[in-house]
Amino acid sequence: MKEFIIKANKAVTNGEINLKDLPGSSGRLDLICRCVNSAFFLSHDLRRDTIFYSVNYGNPNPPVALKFIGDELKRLSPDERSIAMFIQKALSKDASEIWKESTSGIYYSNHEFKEIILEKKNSGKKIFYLHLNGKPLENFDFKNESDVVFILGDHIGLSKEDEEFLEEIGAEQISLSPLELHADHCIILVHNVLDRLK
Ligand SMILES: C[S@@+](CC[C@H](N)C(=O)[O-])C[C@H]1O[C@@H](n2cnc3c(N)ncnc32)[C@H](O)[C@@H]1O
Repeated sequence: MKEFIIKANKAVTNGEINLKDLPGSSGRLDLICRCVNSAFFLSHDLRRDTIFYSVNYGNPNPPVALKFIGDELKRLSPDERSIAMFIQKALSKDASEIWKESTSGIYYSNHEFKEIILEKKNSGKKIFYLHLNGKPLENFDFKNESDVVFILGDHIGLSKEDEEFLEEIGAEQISLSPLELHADHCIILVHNVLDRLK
């Protein structure tokens, strides 16, 4: 299983989303929609072995965590607007401690970013933090890793406190390129490396 967890610092946390203004009033929800696209969509198929989380910290009710489970997704199309409409449905409901399903394969809760990561760590999963200045990807061998979790920042990136937390729990930093990339492109690059091991 491959999991991606992104902290969406400004992404909206209720259903009042202007679908014509995902980058502006929705707090860069466009970026999250593109990450969902990169996490799951193949040509005429979906990646069933992938889970994607966006933990939204924008107004008015942060945090709201969204979980997309590849094996359960139905009716989702690859375009940003369609993905945003499914996100809007999930964000229109009241998030609580318990993960609830909004539409097939899309869940919501009020779990914190760090809480979700810690839960993965405690269940024995290997955590990697994608960072421009990490160790080059070529230094890692994923052949024997069946359950991997990749942490990403959004356009703002992670705070110092988040980075210290990741260091404390032993997350290794991986650099995918000497250039700073968009988060959705990072997801594609990670998938490509893991696809080649199959
Ligand atoms: C647009 S970048 C973030 C830029 C932000 N200003 C910062 O300083 O973190 C979005 C995310 O993509 C990932 N990323 C970008 N370039 C990367 C690279 N070359 N290697 C690994 N991860 C990268 C990081 O997780 C980053 O937080």
